[in-house]
Amino acid sequence: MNRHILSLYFIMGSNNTNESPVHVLQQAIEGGITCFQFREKGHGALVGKEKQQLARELQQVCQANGVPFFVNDDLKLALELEADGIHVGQDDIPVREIKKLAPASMLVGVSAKTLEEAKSAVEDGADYIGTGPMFITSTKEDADVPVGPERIRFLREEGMTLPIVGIGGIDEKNAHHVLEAGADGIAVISAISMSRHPKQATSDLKKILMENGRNE
Ligand SMILES: Cc1ncc(COP(=O)(O)OP(=O)(O)O)c(N)n1
Ligand SMILES: Cc1ncsc1CCOP(=O)(O)O
Ligand SMILES: [Mg+2]
Repeated sequence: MNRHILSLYFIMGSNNTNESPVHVLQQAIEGGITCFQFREKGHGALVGKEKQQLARELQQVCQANGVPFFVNDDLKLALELEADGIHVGQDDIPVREIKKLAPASMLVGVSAKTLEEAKSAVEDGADYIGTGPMFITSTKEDADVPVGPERIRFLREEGMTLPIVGIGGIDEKNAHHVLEAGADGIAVISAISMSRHPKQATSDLKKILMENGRNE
């Protein structure tokens, strides 16, 4: 996997925006996101056919623009849609199980905040890790206490070479700390999805990536 696809990683579900998710995703793509994760969970989240339908619509927008489409948590949905990737956490379906059931081409990301979890991710064949929360976030209902960009610096110092995406409370003001600590990319929800101008918000983040040498 080319780690540059992770540099501006946008995540969204229907309850992360007051606008049409399709419109927000289109704007984010115009602004320059490099990949997208469909994360339909939390208060008021769609389920069943409605969830699947929205996933399909968002996937089509991604496909039309050459943006990799990831599914959060839901392996069944990822397989049905032949998604480009799936992201799971420590309490979700294990990476090893996914590797048995999914096509080899499906990228697998896993949340890892300790060195042990990161090493397991490598052993299990994960393509990247998501580390966070970097900062305080109100988007994830069950978010842990922030670990800060220092955690990414620590993982790098300990020799972790797997691509790392920082997540949680990242915005245009603090994104540079995450990149300076050694992240390949930043994963954001509200900084784009709740912005009044999602395209501009994305361009602003893109500029910070460029300033920090993540310009491919
Ligand atoms: C890129 C990325 N990193 C981390 C997460 C968080 O996953 P998880 O810990 O399973 O929490 P939920 O998102 O499922 O609530 C993520 N989704 N994406
Ligand atoms: C899914 C997730 N995992 C850790 S923090 C978080 C929420 C990120 O949302 P935001 O970018 O709005 O803080
Ligand atoms: Mg999860």
